[in-house]
Amino acid sequence: MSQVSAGTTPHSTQFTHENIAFIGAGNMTSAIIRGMVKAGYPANMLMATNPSQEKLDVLANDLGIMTATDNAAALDFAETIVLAVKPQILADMCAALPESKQDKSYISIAAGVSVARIQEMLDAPVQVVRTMPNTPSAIGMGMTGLYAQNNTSTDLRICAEYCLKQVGETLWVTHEDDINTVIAAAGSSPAYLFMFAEAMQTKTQELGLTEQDAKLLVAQALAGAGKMLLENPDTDFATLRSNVTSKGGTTAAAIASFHTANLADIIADAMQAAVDRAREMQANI
Ligand SMILES: NC(=O)C1=CN([C@@H]2O[C@H](COP(=O)(O)OP(=O)(O)OC[C@H]3O[C@@H](n4cnc5c(N)ncnc54)[C@H](OP(=O)(O)O)[C@@H]3O)[C@@H](O)[C@H]2O)C=CC1
Ligand SMILES: O=C(O)[C@@H]1CCC=N1
Repeated sequence: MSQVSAGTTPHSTQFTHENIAFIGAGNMTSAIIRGMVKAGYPANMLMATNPSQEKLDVLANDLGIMTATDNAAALDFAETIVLAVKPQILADMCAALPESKQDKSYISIAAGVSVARIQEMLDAPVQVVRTMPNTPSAIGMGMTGLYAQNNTSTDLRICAEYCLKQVGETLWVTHEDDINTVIAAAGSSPAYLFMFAEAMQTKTQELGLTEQDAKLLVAQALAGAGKMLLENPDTDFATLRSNVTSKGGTTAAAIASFHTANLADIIADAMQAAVDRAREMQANI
């Protein structure tokens, strides 16, 4: 056991390394485990289970973590289990776990599955921290929302926060429904920006530049703008926009076009659709 600092956390500054097992070795598990190992988490204290061997081999070869195709091995290995399969298969996966599942603590990354529903799936009032990470976690730029019921242990809260802090920023929310807002604002939102990027790339190419040049222009502009948002926390987003917008200039013309198309309403509707879908999943899964 080694003691490490968990950085700034509302709960504690200390986290003691423990065995942690991830069930489901897909994109998000890979991102989180890579971040943890890179930050110094002992690889032999991490396990991933997955039905197909290929993804496990990549993680084992790259990182030296423990792997298994049988989810029961996760329960033998760790007291803390990360639920990282698709929401639609979570119930069947939990049902197939051995009885020791009722004695474990859980960190869920599944969208649209409530703490109460996870407890129902595991057939016991287990401790659960519900989280919502995003894919930029893969490059250490993730944003994760976390929620736990009041009776959740400090140890589990610290563990969940520690794991997710290795791949980016974390934010605790007070109400479980706020996790659905996190989905709309941060979990799903990288896809909105990739869509924006796709549209910009297409138009740049229509205007005559090559695909390679268009991708560079758009990616660097979006990355630079993102970095400015982060590096100017005391500046309103609107001010950053207005700093680009010369009176009567080119940006003003583009912004006016966005206003005419009601871009803000389009974005609000899309975010509401994500929240509505999360709530719908929560009601049906
Ligand atoms: N992608 C994203 O941006 C985000 C996703 N999430 C949540 O993360 C979770 C995982 O998503 P993501 O990583 O993208 O999905 P992936 O499809 O990449 O990963 C899911 C993994 O689960 C494996 N799996 C399937 N059945 C089982 C089983 N019975 N036991 C163990 N593993 C199984 C799959 O294996 P195989 O492919 O071999 O069948 C796959 O590797 C989801 O619940 C999602 O809601 C949360 C935030 C963001
Ligand atoms: O689309 C989804 O359901 C998941 C949750 C957030 C991002 N991807």
